[in-house]
Amino acid sequence: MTDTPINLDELRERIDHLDGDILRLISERAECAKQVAEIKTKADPDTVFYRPEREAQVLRRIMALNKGPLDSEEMARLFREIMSACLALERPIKVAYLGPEGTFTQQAALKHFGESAISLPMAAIDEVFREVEAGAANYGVVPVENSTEGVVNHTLDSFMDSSMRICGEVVLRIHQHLLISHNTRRDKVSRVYSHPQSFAQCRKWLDAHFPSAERVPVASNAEAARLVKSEWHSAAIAGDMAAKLYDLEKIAEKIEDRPDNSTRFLIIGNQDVPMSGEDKTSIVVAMRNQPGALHDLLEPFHRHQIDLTRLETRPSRTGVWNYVFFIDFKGHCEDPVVEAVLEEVRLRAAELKVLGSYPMGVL
Ligand SMILES: O=C(O)C(=O)C[C@]1(C(=O)O)C=C[C@@H](O)C=C1
Repeated sequence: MTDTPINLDELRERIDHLDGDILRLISERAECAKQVAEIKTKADPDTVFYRPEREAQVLRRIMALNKGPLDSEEMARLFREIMSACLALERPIKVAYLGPEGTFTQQAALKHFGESAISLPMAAIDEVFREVEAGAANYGVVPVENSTEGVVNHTLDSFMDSSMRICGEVVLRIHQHLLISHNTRRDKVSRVYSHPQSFAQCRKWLDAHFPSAERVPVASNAEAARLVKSEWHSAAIAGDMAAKLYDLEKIAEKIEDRPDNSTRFLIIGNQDVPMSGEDKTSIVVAMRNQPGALHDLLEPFHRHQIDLTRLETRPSRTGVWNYVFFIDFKGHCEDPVVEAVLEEVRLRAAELKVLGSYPMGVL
């Protein structure tokens, strides 16, 4: 900016002018995306249009270039929506998520793919897997771990039986609120509905503020929000999306016991994602039931200085899979060091499956 405007009219004139520029530039960008789609289709009629590694690079670059006054996350969110619209112009994509509408998983799906993706609620985690496997949705979004409550076992178990690949991750800060409907008597709340995970995340707060209210676990926080709509003595614990969807009032905000409460979600699909520069890999390994098995498994990672970010054990469901470990680590399976480690692990394991290499969550 060269000269400093002095009054409201001048400032608004400048904003109109800038909006015109932004509009022109977004349209030019969208034209480029259309041409990208033509090139992709010419190269391969069965091409995939969504490119997670490229999207992660675009967002990281924007965050690095940003000099304010908007903060980098906010700026990246705006670009997230621009890219989402550009992708929809290339080919609209369908995303199945663990529903119903108004869940944190839907919020994660929108955060990752933007508002232009078509989101389809599913009743259970294995339905999300099936929908993507059957090709009815291009991608799926499922929760995998919460910082307070730990791992989501259904998701890990679904990977054991599935050929789905992990194409991305998204981490969502989870804020829980106590919600009531417009006809709830706030001094007479005797029952609280929520998902068991959400109850666990707000246990201390509930003990302190509603020690004698009945706690009724339901299948999702969105379902909890739906139920309080018609009950004058009930409240629900749920997030912003459910509050908005069912037009509920927040009587207490951010009631989660831990301020850093967050949930990690995985994006599942059928594609192998190239390197983005900052990637993670997820594997599942079966070890034989013998002393030192876990040490043998982890030793190559330690020797090659590969950073493990998560290690979970699940009971095996067949004789071969005595111990089943889910491991996440930093790096991409096309990186030669990671390739060497995986080769060593493969020799020591009864079975090894790479679930996918994918960009580390950006937003
Ligand atoms: O670069 C591409 O492959 C594009 O299709 C363009 C674009 C974008 O808008 O920047 C859109 C969708 C892809 O998922 C990645 C990026």
